[in-house]
Amino acid sequence: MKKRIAILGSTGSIGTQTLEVIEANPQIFSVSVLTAQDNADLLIQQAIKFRPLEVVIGNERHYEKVKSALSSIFVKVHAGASALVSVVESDSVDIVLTAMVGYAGLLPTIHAIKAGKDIALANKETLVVAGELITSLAKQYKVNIYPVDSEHSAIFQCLVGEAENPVEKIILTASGGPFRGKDKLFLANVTKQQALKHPNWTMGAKITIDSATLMNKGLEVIEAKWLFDLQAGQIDVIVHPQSIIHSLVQFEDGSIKAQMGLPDMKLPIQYALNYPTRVKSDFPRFNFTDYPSLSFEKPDLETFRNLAIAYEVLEKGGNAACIVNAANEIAVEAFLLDKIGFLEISDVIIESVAKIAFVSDPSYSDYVQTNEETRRFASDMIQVKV
Ligand SMILES: NC(=O)C1=CN([C@@H]2O[C@H](COP(=O)(O)OP(=O)(O)OC[C@H]3O[C@@H](n4cnc5c(N)ncnc54)[C@H](OP(=O)(O)O)[C@@H]3O)[C@@H](O)[C@H]2O)C=CC1
Ligand SMILES: CC(=O)[C@@H](O)[C@H](O)COP(=O)(O)O
Ligand SMILES: [Mn+2]
Repeated sequence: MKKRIAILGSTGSIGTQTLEVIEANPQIFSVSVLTAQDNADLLIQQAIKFRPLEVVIGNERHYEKVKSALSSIFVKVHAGASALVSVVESDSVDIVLTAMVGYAGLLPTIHAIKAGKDIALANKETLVVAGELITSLAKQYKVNIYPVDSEHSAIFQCLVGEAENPVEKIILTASGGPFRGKDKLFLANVTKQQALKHPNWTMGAKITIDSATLMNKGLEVIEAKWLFDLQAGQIDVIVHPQSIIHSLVQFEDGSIKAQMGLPDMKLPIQYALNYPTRVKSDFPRFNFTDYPSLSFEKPDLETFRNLAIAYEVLEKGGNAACIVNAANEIAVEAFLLDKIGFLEISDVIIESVAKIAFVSDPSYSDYVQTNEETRRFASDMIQVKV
């Protein structure tokens, strides 16, 4: 039986690479659902090529265009955020790949879990915002969450066969982003064009800026806590500029296992979709002599404050990481619109954590409220600066 996949965010970097994996393996995978937010043209092309049963265009203004373009093929067309939560519940879906960006991933993921669907999780913000809720729902509904994020896929691959062996710690690798080694004086004047030049990966704009501020690594520390049930003190970060070692696990006997390969998201995507079986691929192979030295450095937490903030809110718990996520989303959007400078991204987050009410044991509606309040607060703060 083929695995029937719903791709939430099929028009993005992860979404399009997922379709490449599916196209290369038609005997293993099929597409049931595709969703996009604004890119109606690409969604239409994808639907004509992959023939899903249902598509969702998030922005309702594009509904008529998508509907009429797909009228001659058998595909149901929906629009709006509410349709995202119903399509994931379909009987024709086995696994939901969450490849949309940001807080918008949370509610569809909750619905997918409650409908008993396994999750291939790229949308790290879901676990950052509500890791406790998501992991307890996954246990309750007996669904698996397979990591897509490259570092977490690496950890997951290192843990295979180690169920009896407690983890001493994990080591997440960070590229260091385009501004590795730079000081605050330099960072004060960097442009979005500079920040969008990731040294090793081609990704969507939001995660690329997060990589440049090290917020991405902070979000990944929180994501790892929930995926692998770890304490903050068991999660280290090491800067590894070549992005060849994707992450490492250290066991109680001191042994360290690493997962390596050229930077290519198709491998973790494919591993998550077909776990536990590896799929033969023609992805370019890593050659050791092309990389005579792999190097490692300590992250600079004073200059790149977002990573330090992530550790702080991980210790704090409750809705603190939800506040950080919302403030970061607003601040990154403002940076991309040239409304604030690079260093002000951290200022907006720090101020938001200080001002938004802390809730120690949040429910889903507390997360919704925290997200809304923080977005308002952060937007107002940015407005005053402009
Ligand atoms: N790219 C990568 O290599 C990696 C990404 N990730 C994570 O995967 C997720 C996706 O990243 P990436 O693919 O780079 O992002 P992109 O910006 O490339 O793609 C985002 C996708 O989400 C859709 N989308 C945007 N806003 C909304 C919304 N409000 N509701 C529903 N869908 C929406 C977009 O639709 P449209 O284009 O039609 O507007 C698009 O399909 C992020 O959480 C990221 O952190 C994790 C590891 C690696
Ligand atoms: C591909 C992937 O998983 C990204 O999250 C990547 O890791 C970003 O790189 P850095 O955050 O390490 O710069
Ligand atoms: Mn990653």
